[in-house]
Amino acid sequence: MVGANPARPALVWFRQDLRLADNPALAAAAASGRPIIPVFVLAVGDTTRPRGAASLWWLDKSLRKLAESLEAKGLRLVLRLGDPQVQLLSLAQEVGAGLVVWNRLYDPAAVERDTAIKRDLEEAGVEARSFNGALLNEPWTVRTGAGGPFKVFTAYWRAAKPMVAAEPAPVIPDELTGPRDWPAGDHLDDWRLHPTAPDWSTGFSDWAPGEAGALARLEDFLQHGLKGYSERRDPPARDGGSRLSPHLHWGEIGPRQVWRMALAHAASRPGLADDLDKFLSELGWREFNHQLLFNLPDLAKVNVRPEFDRFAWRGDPAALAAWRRGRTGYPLVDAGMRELWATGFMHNRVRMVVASFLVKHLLIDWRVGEAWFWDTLVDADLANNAANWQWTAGSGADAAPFFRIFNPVAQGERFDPEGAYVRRWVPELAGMPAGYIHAPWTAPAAVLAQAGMRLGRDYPHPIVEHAEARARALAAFQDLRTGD
Ligand SMILES: Cc1cc2nc3c(=O)[nH]c(=O)nc-3n(C[C@H](O)[C@H](O)[C@H](O)COP(=O)(O)OP(=O)(O)OC[C@H]3O[C@@H](n4cnc5c(N)ncnc54)[C@H](O)[C@@H]3O)c2cc1C
Repeated sequence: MVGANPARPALVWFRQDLRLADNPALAAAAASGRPIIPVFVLAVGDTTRPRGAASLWWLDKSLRKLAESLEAKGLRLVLRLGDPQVQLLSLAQEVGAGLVVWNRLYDPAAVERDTAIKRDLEEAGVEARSFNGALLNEPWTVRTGAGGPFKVFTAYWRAAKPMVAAEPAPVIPDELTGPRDWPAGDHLDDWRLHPTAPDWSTGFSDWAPGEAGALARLEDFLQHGLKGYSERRDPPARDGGSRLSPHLHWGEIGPRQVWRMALAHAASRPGLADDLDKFLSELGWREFNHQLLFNLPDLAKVNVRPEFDRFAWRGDPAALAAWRRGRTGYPLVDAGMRELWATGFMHNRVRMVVASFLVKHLLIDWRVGEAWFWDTLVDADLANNAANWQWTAGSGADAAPFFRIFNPVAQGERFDPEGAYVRRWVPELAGMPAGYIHAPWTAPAAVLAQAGMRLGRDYPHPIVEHAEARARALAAFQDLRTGD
């Protein structure tokens, strides 16, 4: 066996698994009996997609927490910057590593890069092993009867759910042994991942990146949020989701931990079966999207339905700027876009509404919206973001049909009936009565005056008229179908 001398250290390459518990790669390194060197490489100059600014904000805090937890166990987190293929091999050679372990990623660029790294390491006489720490089921394990990947969620989840293994979490010893001499690494502060001049992240303070924050978030959700989740997840003012998405993205908690703890909690309290089922199915969407990306490498760039390649998207810089800044004149859309900018997050229902608005009301290419989300979301995730944008646009697998066009006013009236969400994020509308808050342009002059509002001055007129925009979108879709 290559590298069998146990004195040669094991590198644990952390990526989107920034945790110690339930971390199969770390457990394998510990079980090898080798001195352990944890390493994180900030990827620059490789083929994977550069991170957005909000992701980097999160990463900064999460790495600090990871370094603290590793230190408490007797280890140091070594930081390197550059192409992981170059950095990992040179670090392995520098410390004379006998083993390199990591938890797998599933986006095709990462798969290709990691395969090359494995090959390089093995050629250099270093054993390389990878594990599943990120998914309930790996993409290639869930197949249709014909042996292909699933394209429809319900069928996928019917097959995948029973396959989730109930195996116990791998054990990580209380103390871990590092090498006598530690290799040099970068200082996190030098990476300048936290924004300055300006610091746009002051509204991000509710987040607690890191493993302890993730666990606390899950425990709080199970105690107070699971009961009634199915109904409470839709109204944006009630914040009925778990808000685990950035923690799951960075692997500060693994989906199997979430799965096990949710099941154990529901078993201890009666009446949670339906809510549990709904919550687990959301984890199922995460799985479904990861297997889509695994099988469709260009999911973030190319329409799953090729007929959408002919779609006549509009370039409209003014409308795009209004959408990004939350100044479209549609209160629910604007509230969502401002929540996103202020906190790095947006409620799921509102994500669907703003995405539909961009694609269908403004006829702007879904890839433009996907890129904005990629930069501004703390949970920006290649699989989930691309798949959900394609879902909303109608160009994706198992997508919402294009002709189903969300009416942002009706969505607001249904899911934010008192206007609490809009009042919070669009304070200039705070004085509007609930009956007009989602369509302030319909309010009589006296109502606007009483609310201290002048449309066009304090808050914009709608940048498009809903019925006209809807008709225009349907016509564009018709052209697509008839090939005009
Ligand atoms: C246009 C658009 C873009 C999106 N971009 C992202 C993204 O970049 N990253 C991301 O994690 N989610 C994305 N989502 C999915 C969803 O909005 C978020 O996962 C969810 O809002 C996170 O909140 P939560 O943790 O409270 O979810 P909960 O309701 O508590 O769900 C639990 C977990 O299930 C997963 N999940 C829930 N809904 C979905 C979904 N529709 N698709 C995939 N996984 C889901 C998440 O990991 C989430 O943390 C997007 C949705 C839309 C419509």
